[in-house]
Amino acid sequence: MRGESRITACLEKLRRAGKKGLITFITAGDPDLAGTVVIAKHLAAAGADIIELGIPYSDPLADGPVIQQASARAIAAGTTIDKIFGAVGEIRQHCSVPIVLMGYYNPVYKYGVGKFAGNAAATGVNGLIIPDLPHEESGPLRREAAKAGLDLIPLVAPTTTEHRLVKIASDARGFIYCVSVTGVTGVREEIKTDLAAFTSRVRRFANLPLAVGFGIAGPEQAARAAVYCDAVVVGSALVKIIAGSRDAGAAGPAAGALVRSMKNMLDTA
Ligand SMILES: O=P(O)(O)OC[C@@H](O)[C@@H](O)c1c[nH]c2ccccc12
Repeated sequence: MRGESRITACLEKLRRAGKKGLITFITAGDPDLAGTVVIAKHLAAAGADIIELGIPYSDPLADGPVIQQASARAIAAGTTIDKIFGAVGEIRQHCSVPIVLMGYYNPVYKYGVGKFAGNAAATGVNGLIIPDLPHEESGPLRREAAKAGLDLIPLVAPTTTEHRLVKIASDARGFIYCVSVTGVTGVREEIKTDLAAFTSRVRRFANLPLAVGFGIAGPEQAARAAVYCDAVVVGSALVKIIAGSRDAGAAGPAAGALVRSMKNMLDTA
């Protein structure tokens, strides 16, 4: 038996307090890894409940242009998996916020699934999101993640069939990431999916917290989505702020301000 994970403890604490969580995504290594450490500290200080760090990849098929470009900048800055683990270790020295790595399977597979899970856990990572790893093929990574004490967090979409939901939910750890749209990451005017129907369908099969992400960029959208779930995810809106900032020293406070405004709205909605 493994103990309660840092992610589970965090979401359980929020639930008991009657609060909704805010999960903040940035691409690791954009503008560079020293910058990622600085920005992550600002996100945590501003109230982010979980920090999701993206491992940059050349073919990020679930990502829209904003995160694609962030990936390209991070790769050009020389970001590697081992250097990301180093940055996670530095963030860990300053804050206890749960950290989730989001990465495509190819780099993880090349690195070595067991070594990846072991090193990730050793540096302070708490969970993994691998968007292009179908549940049917997730066994090897799931076993290594469990051994290392990492939560392998699955994605489900409005189009996920009940047959697959049953299996995905029974193997899920930490939380279930409900993708609000059948599309890629990115800021959207409006989420047209019926989130009430989608999340209640997922809840029929899952006894875990649900996070909703894709297209949530500000306080109002966050509050609207949070009605149906336990936590919301913001990514592209933060990555845009970073891209538009002079450097990480300027990006940190600006990203922190967005997080604070979203967290305030979630706390008062
Ligand atoms: O960027 P958005 O639309 O705010 O969505 C969150 C998202 O950035 C983050 O969770 C994420 C970035 N890349 C991903 C790939 C797959 C799943 C999730 C992600």
